[in-house]
Amino acid sequence: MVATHAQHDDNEAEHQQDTSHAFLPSNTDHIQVTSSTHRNRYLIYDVNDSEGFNLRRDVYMRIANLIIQLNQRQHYHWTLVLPPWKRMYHWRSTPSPKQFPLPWKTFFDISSLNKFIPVMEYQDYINQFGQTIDEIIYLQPYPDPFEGGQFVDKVEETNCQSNQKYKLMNGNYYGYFFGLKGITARKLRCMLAQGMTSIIIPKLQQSKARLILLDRAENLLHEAYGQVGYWNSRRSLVFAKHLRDEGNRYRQEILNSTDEQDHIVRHSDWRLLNVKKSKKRGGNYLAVHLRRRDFLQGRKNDIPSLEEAVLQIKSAMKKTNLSKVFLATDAEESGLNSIRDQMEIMLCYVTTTPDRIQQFGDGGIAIIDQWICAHAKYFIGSKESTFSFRIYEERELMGFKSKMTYNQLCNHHQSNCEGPSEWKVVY
Ligand SMILES: C[C@@H]1O[C@H](OP(=O)(O)OP(=O)(O)OC[C@H]2O[C@@H](n3cnc4c(=O)[nH]c(N)nc43)[C@H](O)[C@@H]2O)[C@@H](O)[C@H](O)[C@@H]1O
Repeated sequence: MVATHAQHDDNEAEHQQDTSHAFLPSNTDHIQVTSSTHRNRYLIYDVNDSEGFNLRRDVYMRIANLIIQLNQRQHYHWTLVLPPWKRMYHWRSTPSPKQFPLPWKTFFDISSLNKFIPVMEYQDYINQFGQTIDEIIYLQPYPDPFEGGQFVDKVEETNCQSNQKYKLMNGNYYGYFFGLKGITARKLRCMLAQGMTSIIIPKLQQSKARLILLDRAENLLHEAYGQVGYWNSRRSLVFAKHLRDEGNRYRQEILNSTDEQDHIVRHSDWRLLNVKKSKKRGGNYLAVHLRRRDFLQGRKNDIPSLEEAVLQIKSAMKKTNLSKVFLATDAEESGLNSIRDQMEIMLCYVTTTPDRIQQFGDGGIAIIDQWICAHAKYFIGSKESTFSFRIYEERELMGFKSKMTYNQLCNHHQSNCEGPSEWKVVY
């Protein structure tokens, strides 16, 4: 079922008329709910602090499909409240912390999200219903996920770990709620959980809370990885127009790449786009995502030295006959300069337009980098980087031939340097 914007608006209108049932604080657990009662419920989620932007996009997809499953059960109408973006560890240059937290419209097209599930920004929820979260469900991993030699999907109520982030004071829970001031929660339940998103459905349905915060949601896995729901949620994650426009401006002005020339097919509604693969697609440049920074420590056996990277890029240029290279990287300036010295034509988005950091922020620049990489004739990613994974997906959706997409830089320790596995879109 695809929930449309119009359906969502209708439900909101209905909700506003039906105020007698709307507010159910969590201390009214005794209220009996029958299957014929129609009420609007709201879910927001949070993720382990250290997770980066592109893993968070994957968690969004899991929770979006959870909303689909909840709404299929028809007891309630669930809306996903979009968790504001806090300042990420990787976003180093964004000048003012005052900008945070950021709404989802900073990065994504809200009307496209709404074509998959009903969503709303958290600020809009607060404006309508106030700042209180009725209930937090905090997920904790099982100490031994393979107890008895097998990984089994399961969930159970448990005591909250002492280091868990919410503290009870004067009857309310305080903690870090997306960096927003003045938010408190009425109730906290901790659960051991492992498995697919559906394990949490009974717990959500049992609760009478209007807004539930599902924290450490990354503990829940995709219900049907790689299947149609997975891809529909992925397709609905359309970047915000101002970022797409900026990426297109750069493509046109600097790389002489336009949709028309590059055989890129677009549709304003992602549900209507289903293109065949074609070798004609892509701008006349080779794009590389070269991941550095924390990968230099955490994944040093997966990434090449700068010298190795240059050799691999040059070899790909020769193979593809492409002479222009677009490099997306989080490398330090010194590393970038050393690569630039060894390449004839190498272009980077940020270094050519430093004032843009001010305009789009680190998160926006990262998306513009991804967008430009996604439109190149040939792409090479970094092994195990979710930043690269999202570019592979974007290209898959645009109909690039697999061999022009699924390539990755290698470390000389790796005995084989094959590309990542291919993901086929399911419509
Ligand atoms: C090992 C794990 O790797 C995960 O990273 P990984 O999957 O690459 O990908 P992300 O989770 O997105 O985190 C990397 C972040 O670094 C920045 N970044 C990386 N590459 C580029 C680039 O080419 N251009 C620009 N503009 N920005 C870049 C960007 O903010 C991006 O969201 C981390 O999130 C986890 O914390 C952990 O370290």
